[in-house]
Amino acid sequence: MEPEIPRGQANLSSRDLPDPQKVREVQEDYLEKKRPLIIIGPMAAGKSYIGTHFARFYGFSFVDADHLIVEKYGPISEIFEERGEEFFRKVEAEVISEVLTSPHFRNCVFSLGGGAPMSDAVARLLRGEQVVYIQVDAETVRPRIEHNKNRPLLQPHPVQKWSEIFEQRAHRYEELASYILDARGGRPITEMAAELYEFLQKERSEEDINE
Ligand SMILES: Nc1ncnc2c1ncn2[C@@H]1O[C@H](COP(=O)(O)OP(=O)(O)OP(=O)(O)O)[C@@H](O)[C@H]1O
Ligand SMILES: O=C(O)C1=C[C@@H](O)[C@@H](O)[C@H](O)C1
Ligand SMILES: [Mg+2]
Repeated sequence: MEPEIPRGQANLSSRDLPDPQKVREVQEDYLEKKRPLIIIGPMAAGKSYIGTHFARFYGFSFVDADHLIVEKYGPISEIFEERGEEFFRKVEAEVISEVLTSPHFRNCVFSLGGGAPMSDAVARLLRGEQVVYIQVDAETVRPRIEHNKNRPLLQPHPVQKWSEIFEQRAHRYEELASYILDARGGRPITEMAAELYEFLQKERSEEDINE
């Protein structure tokens, strides 16, 4: 399926945006610690939506593994069709490894494809990193996927297939998560971004204590 750039800007007023001083604190921490914030979760959970908005609020760059794959190899649906899922998983793991080991991408919010954490090689790269799992349920994603024809793994019954795949993957998402962000019901982005920010601040103070 083609990675989606989230449509529709969230409707924000200046009151919704974070305090600039706090933004600077979080950025300085990131620049110093040089760790990307990694986002995982099932298809259509809102990884790109939450990741792009969070990155914009706090001044980080946003990197999406699916986008990098498309840039290098062309549309995901064509990769699946012409070269198969195994090939896709191989390039997916390569791209993720490149990002996580490159100094160029250190200060970023990095969203992974829904199936990426299932690879043991990718899971090894994620252990010990700051990983946020975007948790949703079938009812939350239903309107986002029910008429979708482009996601190869969800055909021919998107919601049913989503639920089956989710069941196989939920345990891995939970196991890798340093933070679980409840995104059920399509919560407002400002509320979720603020919650993520709290998590980063808490991580930072715990790391400071342990240093
Ligand atoms: N909390 C939310 N409120 C409103 N719309 C949302 C929310 N979360 C996601 N969406 C919308 O749902 C759709 C899917 O979200 P998004 O593309 O971010 O999911 P994803 O997890 O990145 O999926 P993919 O599997 O394609 O990578 C988008 O159109 C997005 O704008
Ligand atoms: O859940 C999955 O396995 C996938 C999710 C998408 O992000 C893409 O990475 C691809 O369509 C496979
Ligand atoms: Mg996405």
